[in-house]
Amino acid sequence: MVGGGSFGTAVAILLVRAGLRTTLLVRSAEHAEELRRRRENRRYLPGVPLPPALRVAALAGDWGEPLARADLVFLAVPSKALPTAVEALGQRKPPAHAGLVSLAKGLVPPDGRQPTALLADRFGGDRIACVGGPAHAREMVEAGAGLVCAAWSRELAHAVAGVFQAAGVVCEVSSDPVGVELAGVAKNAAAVAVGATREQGLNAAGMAAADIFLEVLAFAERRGAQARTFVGRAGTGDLVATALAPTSRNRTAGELLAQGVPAAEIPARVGQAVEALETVQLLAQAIAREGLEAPVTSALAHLIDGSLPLDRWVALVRAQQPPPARFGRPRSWLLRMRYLARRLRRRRQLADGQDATGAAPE
Ligand SMILES: NC(=O)C1=CN([C@@H]2O[C@H](COP(=O)(O)OP(=O)(O)OC[C@H]3O[C@@H](n4cnc5c(N)ncnc54)[C@H](OP(=O)(O)O)[C@@H]3O)[C@@H](O)[C@H]2O)C=CC1
Ligand SMILES: O=C(CO)COP(=O)(O)O
Repeated sequence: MVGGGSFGTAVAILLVRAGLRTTLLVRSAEHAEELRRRRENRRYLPGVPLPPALRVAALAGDWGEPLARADLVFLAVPSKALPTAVEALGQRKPPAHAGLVSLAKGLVPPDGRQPTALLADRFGGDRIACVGGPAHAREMVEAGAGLVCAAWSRELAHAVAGVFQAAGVVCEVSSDPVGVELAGVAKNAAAVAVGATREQGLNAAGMAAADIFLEVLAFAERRGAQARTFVGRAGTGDLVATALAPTSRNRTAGELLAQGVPAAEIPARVGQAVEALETVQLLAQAIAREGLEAPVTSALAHLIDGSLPLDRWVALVRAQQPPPARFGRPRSWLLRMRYLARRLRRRRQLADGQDATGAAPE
């Protein structure tokens, strides 16, 4: 497990519970030493004992030996730290059979790539997976979570999900890594929007969250994602869990923005990764490059960078009028055949003097 924050520590505990020999790699030698001595990650997951079998090492030190024997490598660092972590991993050459699993819910600077795309380019797509879904670290180790593991390889997706299931945590298997990752990105953006808007009105907060989801979904579909993923646990499930959580870093960041705290000061106040603060800018730029309209995501980026005042953000959210539905003949072959059959039946009924329900008119 690369990354000794709240989520890396929590997932490492689950891996031990699943019976895997696990090493938690934290950034500094001092942090590694402290975790070994206290058997608790006081900074990121206080009060949760580290299982005796969990080994701890420093990323700055020698981890060639545990890596050489690894079947799975999990990455639990914030997205902006992924290029450094991936570089360190690449230099140490993970075994060719090892699966690499990203746990991040953000986009990678400078161009907003998805973490799985970064990993796939470096190590090959067949060995890459990602995990999403509602999974607050503490609740996950104490009571469970709704994980979703996605990969291009069926075997890898099942293998990773099987590990979590063996640890007693449900984990859905998905073939849509692009969708799972972007649903996590959408929910973090929506959580910031909800936090920034809730004091101004809950209807507006709901409108902002829904519009961001639709804008990111349109972008995700361009990249091949499935809409179902956004409706499931990785999307709306995680959004509800995050928007309601008193501990959510992203929603808290939105609340602080609404109080006038500049984005640059928020990470220090929150004390942990706030993915959406950087990711929303990258997301808005990536959507624009794709030639898609995303007025609410783009306005959120401006709210975060301080160029859009809160009252104008709320006014913009409240004024959004979604485009009307298209009424027309169904396009798919099967639906079209059904449509024509229905019309034919109706014509015959009318010719026979019956109404559409089959009953003869009075
Ligand atoms: N916490 C949660 O409930 C969940 C989090 N996630 C996702 O997991 C990812 C990690 O978040 P989380 O664990 O919560 O974040 P935290 O802020 O709790 O921890 C971040 C960790 O990453 C380390 N880190 C930062 N930069 C680097 C780097 N360049 N190299 C190595 N390590 C680095 C930090 O080390 P240091 O202490 O030395 O700074 C710290 O251990 C995020 O994408 C988040 O969205 C997903 C689901 C749930
Ligand atoms: O992703 C999470 C729960 O699923 C955690 O959300 P926050 O990063 O907002 O705390």
